[in-house]
Amino acid sequence: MSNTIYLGYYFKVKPLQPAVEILIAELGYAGFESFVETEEGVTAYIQKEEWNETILEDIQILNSDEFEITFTSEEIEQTNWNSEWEKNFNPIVVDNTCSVRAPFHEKPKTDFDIVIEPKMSFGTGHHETTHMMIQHILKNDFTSKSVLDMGCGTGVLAILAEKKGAKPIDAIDYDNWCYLNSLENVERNNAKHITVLEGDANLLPGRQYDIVIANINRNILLNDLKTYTDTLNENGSLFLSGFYNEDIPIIEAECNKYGLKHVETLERNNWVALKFEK
Ligand SMILES: C[S@@+](CC[C@H](N)C(=O)[O-])C[C@H]1O[C@@H](n2cnc3c(N)ncnc32)[C@H](O)[C@@H]1O
Repeated sequence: MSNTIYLGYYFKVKPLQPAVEILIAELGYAGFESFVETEEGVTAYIQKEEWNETILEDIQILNSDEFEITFTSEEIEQTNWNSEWEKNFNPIVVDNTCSVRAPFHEKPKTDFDIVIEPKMSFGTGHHETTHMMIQHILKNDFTSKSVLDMGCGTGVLAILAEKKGAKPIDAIDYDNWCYLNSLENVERNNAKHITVLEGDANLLPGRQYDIVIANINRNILLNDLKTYTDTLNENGSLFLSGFYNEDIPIIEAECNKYGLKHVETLERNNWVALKFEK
C-alpha cells in the first residue's frame, strides 16, 4: 500500500457553529480531502502535493470578524485506504461469504455485506491480516458471545462479529481518527450492539469477554497479552494477527505463559493470524 504525505491542519473555532460547517465546506472546495470534527473545531487533511501557499488565502471565513479561528499544522505520512480502494475498485470478498465494500460499490451476493468508508483508518480487508481475521470470524461461532475488537481501525471486524450474532461488543482503538471512523462505520452498518471506545489495554481491567480479537502488531501484542488474557473468560478464544510467520514462536511462548493454547494458524503472504484457547 502506498503512503502519502498529508498536511494536517488543526483548526480551533469560536463559536463552533455554524463556523465549523462553513469552514469544512470552504476547505473542501480548496482541496482538503478529509475532516474530523473535534470538540474545539476541526482537523482537516490535504495531500502535500495539492498544497500551495495561497490556498488558505481563499478561505474567506478565516478573515471573518464574526468568528475566531486559529490553527496549527503538521506533516504526516498516512495511507489513504479510500484511494487504494478506488484504484482497485472491487469490493473485497472473503471465502465467497463476506464482502467488504465502499458505499459506491454495488451490493455483492454474499451472506455478510459490510460497508466501510475507511478514510485514513486501517481495515478494508485489502490487507492480509484483516482478510485472515475475517476468515477466523467466519469459521467460528460468535452467537451471543461477548467480544472485544482491540485495535478496531475501521471497525470492520467488530461489525462482522455482530453480523455473526455476537453481543455485546467493545471496539477499541487508541487512534482518534480510527475511533471516529469506527463510530461512523458502526452506524453505517446499522450495528446495534457495538460500543466504540477510544483508548488501549488500560481500558480493559474489569471487563470480561468470551472472544478477544486483536490485529495490531507483534510488539504491542506481546506487551498487552497478559491484559488480554485476564480479560478473557474461561474457555474463551483469542485471535491474534499483525505479525509474520517467523514471529509465531515468540507469540506462542508468551501465550503459553498465560495458559493459552495455540489451536489454529492461518497464513497469507507470510502474514499469520492465530487462534488461541484459554
Ligand atoms: C492493523 S490495524 C487493524 C485494524 C482492523 N482491526 C483490521 O483488522 O483491519 C491496527 C489498529 O490498531 C490500532 N492500535 C495500535 N496500537 C494500539 C494500542 N496499543 N491500543 C489500541 N489500538 C491500537 C491502530 O490505530 C490501528 O487502527
